[in-house]
Amino acid sequence: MLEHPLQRFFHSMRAKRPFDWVRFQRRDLLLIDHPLCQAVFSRQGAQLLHFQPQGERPLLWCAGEWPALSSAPVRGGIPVCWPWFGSHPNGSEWPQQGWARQREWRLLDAYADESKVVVSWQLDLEDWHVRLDARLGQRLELELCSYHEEDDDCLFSFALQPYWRVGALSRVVVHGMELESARGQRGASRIPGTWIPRGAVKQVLYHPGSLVLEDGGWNRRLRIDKNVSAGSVIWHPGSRPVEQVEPGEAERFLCIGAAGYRPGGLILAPGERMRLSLAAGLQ
Ligand SMILES: O=P(O)(O)OC[C@H]1O[C@H](O)[C@H](O)[C@@H](O)[C@@H]1O
Repeated sequence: MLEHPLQRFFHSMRAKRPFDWVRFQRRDLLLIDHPLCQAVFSRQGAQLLHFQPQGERPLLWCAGEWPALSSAPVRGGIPVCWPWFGSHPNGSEWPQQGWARQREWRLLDAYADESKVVVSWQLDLEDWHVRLDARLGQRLELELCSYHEEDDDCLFSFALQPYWRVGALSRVVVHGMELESARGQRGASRIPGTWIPRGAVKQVLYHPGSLVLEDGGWNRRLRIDKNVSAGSVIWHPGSRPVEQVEPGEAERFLCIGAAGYRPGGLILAPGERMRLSLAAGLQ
């Protein structure tokens, strides 16, 4: 059995290296096959759906069956939530997590050399603009940059919310949470804080450091970095049924990402650039 549904393209790979396109389940997919990693982006949402460093198991989880409606977001990989994260502050009829996941992005650039693959995507929606720069090798690095050309300040938030593939959620421990619980306290660094996911979780934490996802099932440690001003978004549905997650599949992922977010939204001034970065690699 495949450990990721998109590995199929590399098992039968006749593809041109390092880049090739395929049409799959009504989406355009950019396949990346490089000596350091294999990866798949969807043009819809500029979503990195698969990433596998050479010699390792996949880092990302992705649903196997995608929605028939091609504008509906695929669950898995690293969704880009933009220009709002979660529910829209003013109205529930707006799509959860913003427009970016539904839209077709423009590929600006894709090139590779010995040490990396670089892919850049852009989405322009009237006066709003967002760019995603990805650098892939043994680890992955993503940066989002957004600005708008409205006349006034606007409410804004964005996030990169990865579904990390794990051997078994019941054997996961997350390290680094102590930085949050201990913020502002003396002797904070001595608190041996770890967090064991149990049940549903939905939280944004603010802390300057990295988190480490220790996966006892696959016996590996994933270090997750973000820019200092970002929050760490942590999400799992627990036993609640969720679209595109087959029974038992929720045991195979945990979402830990980066969010430029504050309750009520951030303020983005006209022309101001706001950046969000996320990097991850096995230790
Ligand atoms: O189901 P989705 O729109 O992909 O969102 C998945 C989850 O993402 C976020 O972390 C939100 O805080 C949750 O409320 C949401 O359920």
